[in-house]
Amino acid sequence: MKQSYLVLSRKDNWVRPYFKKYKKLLALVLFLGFLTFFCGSALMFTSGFLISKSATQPWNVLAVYVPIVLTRAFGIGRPAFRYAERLGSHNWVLKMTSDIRLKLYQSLETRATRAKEEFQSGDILGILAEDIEHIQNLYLRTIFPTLIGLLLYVFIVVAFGAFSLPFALLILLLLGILIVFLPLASVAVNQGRSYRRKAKRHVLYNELTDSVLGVGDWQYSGRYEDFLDHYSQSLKAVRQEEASLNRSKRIQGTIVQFVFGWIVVAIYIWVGSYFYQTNQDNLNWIAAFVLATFPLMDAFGPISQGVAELPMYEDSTRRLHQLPIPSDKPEKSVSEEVLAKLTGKIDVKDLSFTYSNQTLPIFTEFDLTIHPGETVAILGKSGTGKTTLAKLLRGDLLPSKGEITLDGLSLEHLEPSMSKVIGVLNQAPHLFNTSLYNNVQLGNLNASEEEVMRAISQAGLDPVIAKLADGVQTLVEEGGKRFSGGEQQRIALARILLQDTPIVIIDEPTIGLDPITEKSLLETVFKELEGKTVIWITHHLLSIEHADRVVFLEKGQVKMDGTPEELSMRDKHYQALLALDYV
Ligand SMILES: Nc1ncnc2c1ncn2[C@@H]1O[C@H](COP(=O)(O)OP(=O)(O)OP(=O)(O)O)[C@@H](O)[C@H]1O
Repeated sequence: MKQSYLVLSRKDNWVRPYFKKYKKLLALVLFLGFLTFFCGSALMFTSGFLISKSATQPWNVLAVYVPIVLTRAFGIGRPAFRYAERLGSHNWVLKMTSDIRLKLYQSLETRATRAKEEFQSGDILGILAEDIEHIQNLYLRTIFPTLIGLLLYVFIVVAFGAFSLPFALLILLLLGILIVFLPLASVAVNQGRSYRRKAKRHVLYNELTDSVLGVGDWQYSGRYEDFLDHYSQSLKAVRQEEASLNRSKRIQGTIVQFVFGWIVVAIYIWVGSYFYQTNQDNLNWIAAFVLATFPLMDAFGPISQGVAELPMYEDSTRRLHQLPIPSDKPEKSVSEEVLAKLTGKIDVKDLSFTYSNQTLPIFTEFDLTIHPGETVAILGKSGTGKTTLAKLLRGDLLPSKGEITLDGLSLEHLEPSMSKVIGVLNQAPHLFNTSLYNNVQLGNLNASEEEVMRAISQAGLDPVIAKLADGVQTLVEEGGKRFSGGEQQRIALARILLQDTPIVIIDEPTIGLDPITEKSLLETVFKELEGKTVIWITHHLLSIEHADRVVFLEKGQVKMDGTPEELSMRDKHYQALLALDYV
């Protein structure tokens, strides 16, 4: 189905609003652009007139003196207006793109975790690296030249209309080919190519970011050459589309010059006959009119190429539109007092959720209530949706149906302050390449040094720090590689303790740790998180005695729910699992 254009349409709320916002500057830029070409043509007109007049023995010195002055004035005016127009248009565009970048940042920042779910890194790189630049070019290469061209078009047709209506109609037609017909034809011809080039470029970005993130694995598997080959293939495909677009541009350029040639010939013939009929010295005017036509080539020539790029801008605008628009109004949020009083009660009611790229639901009409201060272990086969549930609880994913409330408050209200409500200790916490101290302090930037040190100590890091020459100021290095897996988890735990949220989600932080380190880490975790609501996503029942309640998920529903003691007494499946873990 053919979609209607979004770029410049009323529905566009990423780019279009800037027309209104900077409308005065826009009007100035268009006026300066018009004056630039006007001066260019007028310069050639007066020069042509001057040359012709000088060659025919002027009757009065004023007949050449006035054109000399005008030639000078237009000669100075053209570059001066050009310069001012360039300054104005770039100023306009830079203002707009800086606004769009800010808007993009706000859009991603407020929903960073959700954006990570919805977009690949390459998509975001594509938007930052290409789409915004394209939109910048939309103005510089398409909108400004087209509007200036249209202004000149109207001016020229009206000016010729003052002399001769039929000739004005002919010019209307010939220039119409350049301004209307050719641009539309080139959009029709190049639309497919532009989309294809754009799509291939995005594939390239996604493959590149994906491969760079997994470059180690390419190396380990000995398939580095394959990676390079694959990348070169994608690059070649993009280049082929670019070559075909360039070919089409060259053809367009030739057609523009051909039509322009006809305009010059038409003007030559008309001026000759018109001024001959009106008994004027036609020699003076032929040179003036014909020469004045040439600078207009610079005004009308680029229009069709600029308009031909519309499909590319359309694609960029559409991609921006996939992002949520940050609202100007403050988000509905809850006050600090309400946040301070949260007890950590969680209510999941009638929850249904399906990933947008999947058909089978992960949850259907799922209900779960977790009481304040409860430690609930969530178990289930791999792929049942334990991590998905955690993401839904944090608002990183939105339910297809149903509602999740924390202390009776909807996630929509809590989302702006989610970092004060739910802390997450997951399988791979990110440690930034700064000191251990700074990494912990990230949990609460307002915390005092004493509070940070206490959290470090509570997380059981004292023996680790005692062995470090620089103590808490030791750099964790990129991704925390200076420390072991268990130590990295303790640093992340210290961060969460400092964050001091009423709810903490623990998503298998002990994966990859040996059983002794795992047991010791879990003991620290549960001891220090006592009193908070803890949702512990786990695969096995080791250390299950820390949980007040065990919930088994299966096919989007709760299959088993009870205290570890109850389940160990009555549930055969649980007993079997317990036996497996404690053999
Ligand atoms: N971003 C996503 N897009 C589409 N499907 C997804 C996405 N993330 C997860 N899934 C699918 O949803 C299902 C549940 O995934 P989830 O990670 O929640 O399971 P899990 O119970 O935590 O598994 P595990 O114990 O192996 O970590 C899986 O089948 C997974 O393939």
